[in-house]
Amino acid sequence: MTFTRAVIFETLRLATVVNGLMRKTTQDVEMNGHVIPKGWRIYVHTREINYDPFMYPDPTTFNPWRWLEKNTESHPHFMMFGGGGRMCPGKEVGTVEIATFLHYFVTRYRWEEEGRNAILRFPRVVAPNGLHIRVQDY
Ligand code: HEM
Repeated sequence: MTFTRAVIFETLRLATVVNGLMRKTTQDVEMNGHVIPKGWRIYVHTREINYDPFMYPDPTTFNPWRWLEKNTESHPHFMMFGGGGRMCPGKEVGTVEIATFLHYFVTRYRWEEEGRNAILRFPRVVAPNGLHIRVQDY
């Protein structure tokens, strides 16, 4: 499960399933010499964090092993599920659901791409016309 978990997080990072988070300041906030006034809406663009080469070296490479090397998941820049008091309460159940699907999909089926599927990589990874695959069981 440890490696499957790393695959899920790396996919969430690279595909940028969650593009960003919304917050609103409840008081003036000083940050790096700038003041964000009370009542301002803030968009935390998590895609930029996910692709930051200082946090994720060689950021456009799919590398699940990066999650095993150091405890990246517990770092404050890990925002795939948000952060703070409003962090996603479904993080663990969602991860287990995906892991269960992946386990059965990989161990019981094989698949191949049907035709040429268009894949967009910006602002997030998406197949605008769907991803067509032919699935067969072993
Ligand atoms: C891979 C799967 C999932 C991802 C990537 C995800 C991601 C997120 C993110 C980014 C937020 C916003 C957190 C913030 O503002 O700091 C959120 C909120 C939330 N998520 Fe998820 N989520 C996932 C699965 C689930 C599941 C399975 C459930 C329920 C069973 C769930 C329930 C919620 C709820 C109720 C909130 C609102 C929390 C609040 O505002 O206090 N999520 N999720």
